[in-house]
Amino acid sequence: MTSRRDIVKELVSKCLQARDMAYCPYSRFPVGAAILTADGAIITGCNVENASYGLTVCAERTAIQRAVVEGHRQFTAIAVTCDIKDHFVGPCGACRQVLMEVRRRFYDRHEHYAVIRK
Ligand SMILES: O=c1ccn([C@H]2C[C@H](O)[C@@H](CO)O2)c(=O)[nH]1
Ligand SMILES: [Zn+2]
Repeated sequence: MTSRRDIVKELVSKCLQARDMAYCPYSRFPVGAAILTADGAIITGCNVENASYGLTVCAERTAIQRAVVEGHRQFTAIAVTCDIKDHFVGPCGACRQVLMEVRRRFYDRHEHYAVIRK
């Protein structure tokens, strides 16, 4: 059986890989996100910017949108990474709003909602 620790390691590792895929020529601030679904899948996202900055989609929302397309609606954890060594990155207001909509597992079940530094 895979331990909780191994699952978190895998989540962080995939989150970092996703961060490397960020399209962020305007901010040069790559962000990665990895969501653990209730059935154990990991779905990742990165920020995808646009010259019209308001059209930029954050890593967290990219991951949630991908997950939904792939049939996942129940999530147990999320990891988020940026490349600032000494600071945590927290989801922006738009992402928090979207995360609230899928909050059942994150909050009601007292599962993890993690913002990590790596
Ligand atoms: O939690 C966060 C914070 C910021 N960004 C992105 C949006 C934008 O592309 C860049 C700078 O804000 O970082 C994310 O993807 N997630
Ligand atoms: Zn955001």
